[in-house]
Amino acid sequence: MTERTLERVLEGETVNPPPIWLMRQAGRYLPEYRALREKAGGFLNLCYNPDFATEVTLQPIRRYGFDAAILFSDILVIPDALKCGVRFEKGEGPRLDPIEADDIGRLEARYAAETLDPVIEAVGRIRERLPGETSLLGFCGAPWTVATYMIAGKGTSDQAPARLFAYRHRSEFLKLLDLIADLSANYLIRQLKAGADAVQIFDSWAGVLGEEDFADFAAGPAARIVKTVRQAVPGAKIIAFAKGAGPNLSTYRQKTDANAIGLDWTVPLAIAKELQKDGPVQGNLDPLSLVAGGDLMKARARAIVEALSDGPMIFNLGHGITPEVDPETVAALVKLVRGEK
Ligand SMILES: Cc1c2[nH]c(c1CCC(=O)O)Cc1[nH]c(c(CCC(=O)O)c1C)Cc1[nH]c(c(CCC(=O)O)c1C)Cc1[nH]c(c(C)c1CCC(=O)O)C2
Repeated sequence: MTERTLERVLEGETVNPPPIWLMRQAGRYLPEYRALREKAGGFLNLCYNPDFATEVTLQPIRRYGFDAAILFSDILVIPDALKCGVRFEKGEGPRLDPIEADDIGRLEARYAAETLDPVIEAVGRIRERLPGETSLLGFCGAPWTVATYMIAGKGTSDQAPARLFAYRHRSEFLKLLDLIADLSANYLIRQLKAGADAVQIFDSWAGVLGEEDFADFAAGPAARIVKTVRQAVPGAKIIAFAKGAGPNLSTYRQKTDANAIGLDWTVPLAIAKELQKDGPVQGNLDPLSLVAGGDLMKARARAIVEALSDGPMIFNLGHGITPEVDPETVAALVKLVRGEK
């Protein structure tokens, strides 16, 4: 039986105080991350160098002793392995060479699985170096979110290019989602076999989808990933995070059969409590409350712990931490969640 708190919660146990980790916990708010990024000379160099990726993953664990480390990588390594020309320019978001409907049939032949070898190597090294009580999380992007970047070639505010593409070329689009789902499932299987204790699927753009599209583009592909992963790794523990899924969250849990669902900060705590009756939940502090800090942050964090800690919960943000956050505020949050003075 595992003693690690995050894994116990994923098995349905209520643990007090709840385990805590933060999405994007390794990142630009940490001076030690910024220094290493400078040295590596680019974000993808960090991701594909096992020494750098290991070091960056461990940085927030040393500082805060989070209950889980999350592998340092990015969801766009899958399109990168598909030779979509992924690049990260400073001060801009990611850029890719946009794909057209005609490209989709030819994508799979371009896939270079070995692109991901250094990431898998990092997973093994990280697990060896982590304290025994700390879980290691692997992750991938959900097919819908990854596809939005592949189609637009960049992030957009409402994913209009991908939504329109899906309306115009539905069958090709569904093929694209299946392809990303299968490559992502294999990627997660490799991470789990290399030492990841659980994995998270990030669907950051699920919130722009209408009912039918949510079922076909978000819930369906996530369910496909979960099923494929569990066939290869029986009992694999999986967190599914569909940001902005709101009223779709209950069916998302049922359809995906994930061990836990992630909640963003717009999910009311009364609804989070209802969702928790069906299984573990993770979330859901507004990342901006960490920027505001002080009593506001404490009150909001306390409300989440009070509402959800009599059931299985993992404390987290409702989305990734932002660069403006003062590292001391994160220390204060961890203390508060753990009930330490
Ligand atoms: C949509 C998405 C991406 N990447 C990711 C998502 C899903 C979650 C989310 O919505 O935040 C996931 C991700 N990206 C990163 C991680 C590492 C692990 C962690 O600490 O959580 C994880 C889990 C590192 C990163 N990924 C990125 C950075 C910043 C790179 C830098 O140092 O400049 C980090 C630390 C770059 C990235 N990568 C991506 C974008 C849109 C950007 C630019 C935005 C930004 O600059 O914050 C794609």
